[in-house]
Amino acid sequence: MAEKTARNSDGGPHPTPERDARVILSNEPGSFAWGVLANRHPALIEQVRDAFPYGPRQHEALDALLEQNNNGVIEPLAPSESDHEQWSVWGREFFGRSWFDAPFLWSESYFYRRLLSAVGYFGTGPWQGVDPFAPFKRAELRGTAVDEELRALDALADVPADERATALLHASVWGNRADLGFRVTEGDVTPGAAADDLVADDSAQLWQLLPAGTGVTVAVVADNAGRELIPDLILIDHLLLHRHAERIVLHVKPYPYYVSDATTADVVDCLRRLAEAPGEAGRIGSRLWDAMATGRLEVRAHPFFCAPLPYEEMPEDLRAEFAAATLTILKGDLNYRRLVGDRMWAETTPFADRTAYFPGAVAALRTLKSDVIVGLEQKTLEALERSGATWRTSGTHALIQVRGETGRSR
Ligand SMILES: O=P(O)(O)OC[C@H]1O[C@](O)(CO)[C@@H](O)[C@@H]1O
Repeated sequence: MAEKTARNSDGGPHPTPERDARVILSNEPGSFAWGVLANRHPALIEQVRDAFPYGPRQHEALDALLEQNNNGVIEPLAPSESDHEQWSVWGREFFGRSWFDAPFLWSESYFYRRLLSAVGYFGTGPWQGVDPFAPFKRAELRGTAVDEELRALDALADVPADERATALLHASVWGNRADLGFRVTEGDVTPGAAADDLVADDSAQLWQLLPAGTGVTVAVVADNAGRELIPDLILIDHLLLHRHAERIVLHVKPYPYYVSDATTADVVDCLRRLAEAPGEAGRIGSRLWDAMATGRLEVRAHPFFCAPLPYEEMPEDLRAEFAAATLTILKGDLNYRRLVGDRMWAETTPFADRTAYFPGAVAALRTLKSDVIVGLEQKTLEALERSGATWRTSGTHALIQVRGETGRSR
């Protein structure tokens, strides 16, 4: 069924004003969030089931999760799970309710946590640590599309540094379209689109925050592995090579999440893919490999990256990490939802206001794949609405939004 933009509870076409922006739930049939739970989650369970020779225990657990997602209520984790206590706190208000009645951000996050339990990822048996999404990630990384994208770097090697910087920034933004969770129901989408499809573009401000030769630290909060992480790593190499940053901390997920989200194992696979490639891609790969060895590039996997919470509720240690960076770059749709809050904000709500709590300067690089959006100019919003396109959720549009240390007026 076609997914449409979620509407206000009164059925009106526009989101509510900021003062009472409602939390996105999944209980409105036909809404985008409803479609994710009703269509995407069941399809994903079947894809995972078919991708491994699981035994009866996993099949039964997947059946139970499917039934609960579709018709049942949210149940707590088994007391034997090591994070049972943590999720009891996070889920206190939601256990016993339909998955569709919990906040969309919470129920999606918990779905992935439960899927990992179902396949024995956290157990003590032979399936411990086996990433249920690995076959999909691996197939994408080995695909010919990646070969072509890597070959295209040869043509970029000799262009002036500022043009190269823009091209690499855009590749990182549009790389976010290559998201395997999104493809479960949306089909294949090829990254790479026109600058016209950027609904907001603060890239000039991003580069102003990172002048060459300043020796600063940048935090990059990764999103998907494979065709998104490769351009992210290439951008990271550019930042290090041209000394827009002296050190980069790449934050990844501590365990498999939202299908293709990057873990440390995915970083290793992508670095290897780059390092083994011919030409410029191979040179980038070996520079990054060296940067890992010297600590100029460091990977972290904080547990909060798999929490069902907005960044406004981040723990102190992560807050201190971001505060110490000159700029934190957040990749992707889910990070955006967590950054600004998963609510139906008025679209012209200033990005600087929604991110004022964030410790230090922050940039969001995202293709639009869910209803949340802030920071649009009124005229941009009107043009998008006039176009009749499903611009909020189809991944055809993207944004680069930046808030400097002191915030901005827009
Ligand atoms: O990989 P990304 O860009 O974070 O996108 C994940 C998005 O996919 C969805 O799970 C469904 O589109 C969204 O809910 C989520 O925001």
